[in-house]
Amino acid sequence: MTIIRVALDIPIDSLFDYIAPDATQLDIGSYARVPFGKKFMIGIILAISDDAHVSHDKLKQADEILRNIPPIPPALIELFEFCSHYYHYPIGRVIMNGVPTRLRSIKPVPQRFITSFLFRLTETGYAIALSSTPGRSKTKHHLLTHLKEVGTITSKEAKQLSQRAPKLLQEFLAQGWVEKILEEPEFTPNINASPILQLTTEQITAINTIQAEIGLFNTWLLHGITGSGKTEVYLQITSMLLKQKRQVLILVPEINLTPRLEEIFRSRFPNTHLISLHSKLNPTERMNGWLQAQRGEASIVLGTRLAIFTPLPKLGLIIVDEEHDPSFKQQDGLRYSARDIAIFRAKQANAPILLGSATPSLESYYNTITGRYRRILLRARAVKNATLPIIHYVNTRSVQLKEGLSEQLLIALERTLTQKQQSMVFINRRGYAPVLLCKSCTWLATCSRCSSRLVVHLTQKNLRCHYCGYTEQLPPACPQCGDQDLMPFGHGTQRIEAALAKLFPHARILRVDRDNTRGKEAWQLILNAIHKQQVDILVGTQLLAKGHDFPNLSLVGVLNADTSLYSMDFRAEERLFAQLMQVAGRAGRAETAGEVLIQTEFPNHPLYLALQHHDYDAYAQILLREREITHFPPYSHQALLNAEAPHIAAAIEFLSMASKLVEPGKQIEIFDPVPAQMTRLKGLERAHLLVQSHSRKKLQLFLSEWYIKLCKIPHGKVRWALDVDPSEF
Ligand SMILES: Nc1ncnc2c1ncn2[C@@H]1O[C@H](COP(=O)(O)OP(=O)(O)OP(=O)(O)O)[C@@H](O)[C@H]1O
Ligand SMILES: [Zn+2]
Repeated sequence: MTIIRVALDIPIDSLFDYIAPDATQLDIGSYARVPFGKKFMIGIILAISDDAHVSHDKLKQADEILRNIPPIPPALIELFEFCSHYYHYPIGRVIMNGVPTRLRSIKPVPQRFITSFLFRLTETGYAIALSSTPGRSKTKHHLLTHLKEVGTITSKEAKQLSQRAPKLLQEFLAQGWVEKILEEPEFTPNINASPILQLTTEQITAINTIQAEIGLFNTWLLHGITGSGKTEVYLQITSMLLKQKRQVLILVPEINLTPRLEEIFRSRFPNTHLISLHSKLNPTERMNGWLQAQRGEASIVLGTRLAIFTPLPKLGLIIVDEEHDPSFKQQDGLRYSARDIAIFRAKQANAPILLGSATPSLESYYNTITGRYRRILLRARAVKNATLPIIHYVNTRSVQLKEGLSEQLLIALERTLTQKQQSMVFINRRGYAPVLLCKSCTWLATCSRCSSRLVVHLTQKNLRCHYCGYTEQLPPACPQCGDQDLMPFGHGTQRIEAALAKLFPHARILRVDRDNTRGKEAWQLILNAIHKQQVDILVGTQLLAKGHDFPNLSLVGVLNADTSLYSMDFRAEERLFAQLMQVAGRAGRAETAGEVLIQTEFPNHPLYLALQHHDYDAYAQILLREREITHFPPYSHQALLNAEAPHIAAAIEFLSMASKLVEPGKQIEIFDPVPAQMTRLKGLERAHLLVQSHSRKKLQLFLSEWYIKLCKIPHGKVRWALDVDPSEF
């Protein structure tokens, strides 16, 4: 009896057996529709066997193997299996996290999506005289003329020709005038499109270094200061691989960074098929992108973290831009790091991988010290005469602030306005004010479902929880004592925007945060406005700090930066440093010199001192020493067991029980369970347990054994999840 072993989107780490008499080894990787419980599901066949792992009377028959959909290639299956082992997550869930929803749906996929066919005129077709098509059939005449001129036509082109054309094509097909052929991947990239710019010597060195080993797996850390022209290096290396007819995968941390990069790559490689994959595509678009990549039609795939799972049979290069960005790590479900998986993938394809950043993650930086990665430095800005901005601090302990803004910053803003340059005020907090406070009884507006305060949004006159989305009307009076004197406390982007509008009535001010950038269109409009100099002052959150190139921006003001210095997370300082270096790096990217004013209570903190000297290495060394002493990554490897329950006690109890399941062995350190920093979230209380080891291998061995036991213990109302290489606590 032939059995197919199928991975399904079920939280059980095993395959499911079905009878499939016609299955062969060729079906591995294929999609199969199988009964599960009372419904049908789509799964992926991972093995064919003669014998089932369950008793024969329980076996069901597979409904259908969907051979019309191209099977998942072996390399991708291997990648999924690696993820399942490494992150200790059920294989079916791993696969279904990567495969587009449309392909996972039991609704059949119309053939026209799966294969792109061309209709080619046959010899019989050529022989048909145009005059023989009756005069009244204009479309027929038209279609035949077109075919005689060009030779082929796609259904899409036919549709553009006339609504009736696709139907006519079917008639032509029946008559043998045309034949259906598989569309050949279009591989005529205009790879000679050269830069208008003259490369800097550093860029040339970087390109030559990588080129010397272009056909080999290597992890290159392209460590180039902000504005050093890393994009140009990406373009040049990409062009080399395109010439070799290989596919290039480019990962960016934020969907907002895709349009601009897409534009740059499209204009450099105008005839190259480029697809952009991110979470805002509709299911059909995403499926199309996936299939085009799998067929090798798409030569450049640009996307956010989920694009790492795209099938790329001719993969020749991976670029991870802003590699330090925490967004590459998924925080729920399969908690993978797209950057780390990208390295596995590059190795698998024996292709180079470029990790680019002005502020590499400490892990990557450390890997260049140990020699696992190779660092290439770009120390100067690319634009001639452009320099890094001058950074000043305003000690907020010794000056009066006006609506959160210091006199120095206001003067600098005024000056920049007069010079007709752009400014940016960075405050990493959206909304109007982070706290609503009753002055008489000290009542604070808090979220009932999360351990968080409700943020005042004055434009919509409501209070919102930024963690769970809970929203309520602004109360007219204090719900506790009835006093009407409720005061918004602290500053958010909306409040700063309002204050600046009052102070600079003639300035054109644009706020940029998550509240007004939903949708790709919104971003495009904002970016256009900035580039066309229709904005004088930008007020924004970290959304603005990442990777954007605004040539006319010469002043950056930073408010409320210190908050991260109090954080419990051992990565908080690393993140703050990177973030400030990135924000500062938006200033003075072209000829006009840039200036950065940071308002802080601790201007002498080592972080701020290193920042002032733009000295990434110095600060990275300080952080590394701390990590070494405290045995934190990169000097150890970690996993976090997260538990959540209606009450914290249950979560802690579960974790205590879990910690005793396996004898940890000498090289594994298990910490006590502790409540998470954000203890309540969306109505559940959360705790976690940290496990670490200096040996990744030892940690993995422990986790494998532990995971099997964890799956077996009764957990009642507790929900748990394992997070390998956690990035947030
Ligand atoms: N060789 C060059 N000559 C002149 N200008 C250049 C050159 N290379 C790049 N540039 C320009 O320098 C600016 C900065 O380049 P790019 O955006 O690639 O920087 P980056 O290294 O990615 O910086 P960041 O990390 O801040 O995003 C761009 O406007 C780009 O057009
Ligand atoms: Zn909440």
